[in-house]
Amino acid sequence: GTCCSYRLRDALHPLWQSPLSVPGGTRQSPIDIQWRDSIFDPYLRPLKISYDPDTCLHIWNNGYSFLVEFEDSADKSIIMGGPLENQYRLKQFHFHWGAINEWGSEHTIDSRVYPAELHLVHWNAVKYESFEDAVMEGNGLAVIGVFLKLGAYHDGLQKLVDALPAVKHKDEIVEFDSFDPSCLLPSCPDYWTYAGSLTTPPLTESVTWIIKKKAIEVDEDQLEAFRMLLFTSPGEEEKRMVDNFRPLQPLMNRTVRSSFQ
Ligand SMILES: NS(=O)(=O)c1c(F)c(F)c(S(=O)(=O)CCO)c(N[C@H]2CCc3ccccc32)c1F
Ligand SMILES: [Zn+2]
Repeated sequence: GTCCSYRLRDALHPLWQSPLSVPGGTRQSPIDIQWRDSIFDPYLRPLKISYDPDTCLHIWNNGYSFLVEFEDSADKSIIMGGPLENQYRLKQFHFHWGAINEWGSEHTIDSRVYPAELHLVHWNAVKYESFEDAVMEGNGLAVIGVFLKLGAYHDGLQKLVDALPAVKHKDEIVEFDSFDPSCLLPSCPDYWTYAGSLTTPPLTESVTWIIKKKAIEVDEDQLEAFRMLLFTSPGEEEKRMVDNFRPLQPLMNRTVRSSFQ
C-alpha cells in the first residue's frame, strides 16, 4: 500500500547535500515556524522590493537546484526595509521541492510542509564588497522564502517552467532575460523573520530570513516540470532532482517575529 512506500520513501530519501547539523551552530536553517510562538513586532517596516528585469542573466542547473542569476554590480534589483538595516542586492533565486506533493519545502508552518519553496537570495552591498564576503557575515544575506502550494496555474512561473528542459542536466545553463521575480511574490505583505543560515554549504549563519505568510499557487504540471530535472550530468546514470531540501534544524535560543498581528 502507499503507506509503506511512504515510509520506505522516507527511509531511502537521500540526505540533502549538506551535513545534518553544523558543530557549534546556534542559528541554523530551516526551522519549523510555530505561529503562536512568533512575536508581532510593530517596529518591523514594510518590505520594499524593486527588481529590474534587465538584470536577469541566465538560468542554470548547478546540481543542487535550478537557479536564475542576476547581474549584481549595481543597486538595480534590491530589497530594503522590513527587518533590514541596509539595502540588499538580488544575487539569484532557486527552489526546493519534493518527489511528491506531500513534502518539498524547507521551512514549515506549525509543522505543515508545502510541496515547494522559492528562495530569493540577496546580499548586503552597503557593508560588503562582494556576495562571497557577505556570505561570511552575520548581516551579510537576506533570503525571501515563498511557499508554493498546489492549486491554480501560475502564469508568471510558466516562463521558468518552459526553460527547464534546456537545463535538464547538471551544469547546463541558458540565457534568460527580462524576468521580474516579483511576479512570484504573493500580494499579501505579511511575513515572519528570524536569524538563520544558508541551507546548503557553506551553511554560514549569515541569513536574515523573511518568510512570506501567504503561499503562491502553482498547478500539478508546473510542479512536475521541476521533478524532471536531473542532479546528474549528461552520460551519467540519471538521478531525478527531487527532495533537495535540508531537514529541520533546532530553534535553540531564537525568536521568530511577525510583521502582522
Ligand atoms: N537555501 S539557500 O538560500 O541557503 C541556498 C541554496 F539552497 C542553494 F542551493 C544555493 S546554490 O547556489 O544553488 C548551491 C550553492 O550553495 C544557494 N546559493 C548560495 C549559497 C552559497 C553561494 C555562493 C555563491 C552563490 C550563491 C550561493 C543558497 F543560498
Ligand atoms: Zn534555498
